[in-house]
Amino acid sequence: MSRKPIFAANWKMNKGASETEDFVKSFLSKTQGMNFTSEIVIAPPFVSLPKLADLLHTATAGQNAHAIQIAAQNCSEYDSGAYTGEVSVMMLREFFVHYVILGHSERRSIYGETDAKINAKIKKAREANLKPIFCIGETLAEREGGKLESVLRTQVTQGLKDISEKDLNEIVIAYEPVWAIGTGVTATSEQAQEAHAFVRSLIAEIYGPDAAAKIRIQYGGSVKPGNAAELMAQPDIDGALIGGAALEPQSFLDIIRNGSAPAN
Ligand SMILES: O=C(CO)COP(=O)(O)O
Repeated sequence: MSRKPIFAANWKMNKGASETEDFVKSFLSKTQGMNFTSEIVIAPPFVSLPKLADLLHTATAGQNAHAIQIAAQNCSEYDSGAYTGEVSVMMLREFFVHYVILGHSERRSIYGETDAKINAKIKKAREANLKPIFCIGETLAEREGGKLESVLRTQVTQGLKDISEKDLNEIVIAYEPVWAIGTGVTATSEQAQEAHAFVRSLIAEIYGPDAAAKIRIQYGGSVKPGNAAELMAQPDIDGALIGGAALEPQSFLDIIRNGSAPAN
């Protein structure tokens, strides 16, 4: 089963509209004439989505521009109404948003998002035909306490509760060990592969072997141009969710190139 790798830039709370424009112009000029064998996604802050949509999805955008998909970093679990500060899935759709990052460890730990809330957001995203990038991962204390598998099992089973196999096929899982995020400490390729294989086995348990073979599982946590190739060579790693190293066009591009099969 061949799975198309997916490389997504999670800019977090970085880059307003003008910095977004600078990045995209530079990225597109560097990639002119290139054929990508992987899917490329950029997740800017909400306020930069209109600019990104203009740059990538207007009639005048170049060929490579259309190859880049847009993601949001969050969405509301509600449709509309009195939810101050929230953004709905239908609002995201207006800006050609295809993916939405849900369950990121920063949302879980800083904003108190529970597995139940993440599950509700995944369902709402699917109602609007958005593709969730569903993040899971353990803390260092959990790993050292021998709880890696139980934490991942809870996050996967609760996060995907009552999600149909049809919807699962539109979901990407991102395994991001919390201790590797923004720390410069990457999971070794063996540690990452082991966790990815376990997550895939969980999907097989719940949905069966076909769904497990199809689902893409990205790795996230201090991915850099220098470690992308080794991580992506692992059989169960299908791309990366990249924070710091995706803030520079050259570094994001180097990760994609080093981590992708050559185009023929
Ligand atoms: O959280 C991440 C992506 O969602 C990873 O961030 P870093 O690549 O900066 O470690």
